[in-house]
Amino acid sequence: MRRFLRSFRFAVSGVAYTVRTQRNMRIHLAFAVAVIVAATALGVSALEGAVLALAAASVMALELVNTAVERTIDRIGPDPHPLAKTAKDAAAGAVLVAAAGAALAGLFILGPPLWRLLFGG
Ligand SMILES: Nc1ncnc2c1ncn2[C@@H]1O[C@H](COP(=O)(O)OP(=O)(O)OP(=O)(O)O)[C@@H](O)[C@H]1O
Repeated sequence: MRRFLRSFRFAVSGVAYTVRTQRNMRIHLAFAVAVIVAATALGVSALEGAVLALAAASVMALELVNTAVERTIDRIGPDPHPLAKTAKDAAAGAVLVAAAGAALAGLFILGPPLWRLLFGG
């Protein structure tokens, strides 16, 4: 149990570091909070809420991995290298793909009830 708590503390510190240092992570977090508020206010189903939660968590999880890749490359060496560029760009691309999927999920799930709320029908 003590080992589990220790690992949990390290993991939380990784999340805290990423929130503190990565502006994009703070943006993802703000979006996640906005989506939770909107989903609750619009009364989406449990399944829709679960899809939104998974989508938001995936984006933030990949931002954590992106930060890990960036820091690892910087630790290996600050000199410009095509492989370093490929690794960093691919990690950033993973975040982009997840964010695009999350935006689509949000649009499909929150779009119709939001439209009805704003424009009736
Ligand atoms: N060692 C390197 N060799 C070649 N290209 C690099 C290298 N480091 C970074 N780059 C290029 O510069 C871009 C920005 O890298 P950088 O490390 O500044 O990312 P960032 O998202 O600004 O991260 P952070 O500011 O959190 O460190 C990378 O996506 C990559 O295209």
